[in-house]
Amino acid sequence: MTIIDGKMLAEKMQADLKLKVARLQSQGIVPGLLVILVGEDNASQIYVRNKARVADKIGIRSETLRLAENVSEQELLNVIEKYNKDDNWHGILVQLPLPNHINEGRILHAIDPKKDVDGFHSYNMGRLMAGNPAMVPSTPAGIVEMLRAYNVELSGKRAVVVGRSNIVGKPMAMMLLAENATVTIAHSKTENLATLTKEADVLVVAIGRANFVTADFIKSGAVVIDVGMNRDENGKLCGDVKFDEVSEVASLITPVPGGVGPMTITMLMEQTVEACMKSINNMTDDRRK
Ligand SMILES: Nc1nc(=O)c2c([nH]1)NC[C@@H]1CN(c3ccc(C(=O)N[C@@H](CCC(=O)O)C(=O)O)cc3)C=[N+]21
Repeated sequence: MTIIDGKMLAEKMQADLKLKVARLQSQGIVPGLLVILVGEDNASQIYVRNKARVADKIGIRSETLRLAENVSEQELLNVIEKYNKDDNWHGILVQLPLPNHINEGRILHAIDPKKDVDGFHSYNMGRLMAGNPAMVPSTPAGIVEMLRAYNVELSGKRAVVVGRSNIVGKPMAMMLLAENATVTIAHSKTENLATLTKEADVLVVAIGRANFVTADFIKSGAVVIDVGMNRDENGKLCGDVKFDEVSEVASLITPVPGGVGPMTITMLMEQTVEACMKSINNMTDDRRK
């Protein structure tokens, strides 16, 4: 069994990105990522701080706009509109979850799809589904990168994705399909879940329940990707997969922490740089017109 080192892979990609950003900077261009955080959610604070730290390391200019928990939907929309128009910001990310009084869909759709580095706008989800992806959700994109880095064969293989969220499960299924895997999406209503997951050559778990997936869910030699980010009864960070026993059966497995998480942040940075480069090309195109 091999542990997939997401942290190391993320650091390698960050070093490559840093070079790319340095080249842009020598032309006087600095990629900018604006993160909007509403309220005081503890986990969100940590994630947002991590994003800012990685952006800094790569040379991406980032700013975290902190809005009060009780900010109105309209105020938030106004803020997004302002940054949509501001060419200095190439990526805009609204940290989820949002407070209940704010309609998440309305907010995500207010972000200019060109600046939607999360890939959550329906336009970008549609592009992914159409097989012509533009901005894509960073968690599944990071997973595809990991599978590629570890030479995991996907074509013709049986992939099972547990979880059907718009931000992980659904886009993950589309990306695996694009790699010619035979994809099944399972979820909380799935009957005989373990029987199904036992058929998976590649199993992606994103259900948000600590240590839910045990060894009896796993086909011998399977590749297991754990998207979970939970706290166990001792407050320790843990995934959706019971690592100790599943790692005995799997051929490749991601740890938590140090697996999917660092790749998620890195892909976000990559898409910010990508958005920046596209915006320059568009400007040059406009001038040519
Ligand atoms: N608009 C939006 N975009 C997101 O991408 C987004 C979001 N909202 N809301 C919350 C989730 C969660 N998420 C994580 C990213 C990195 C780690 C990460 O780096 N985890 C480290 C451990 C971090 C720790 O020690 O707490 C690891 O797995 O090694 C975790 C979680 C992004 N999310």
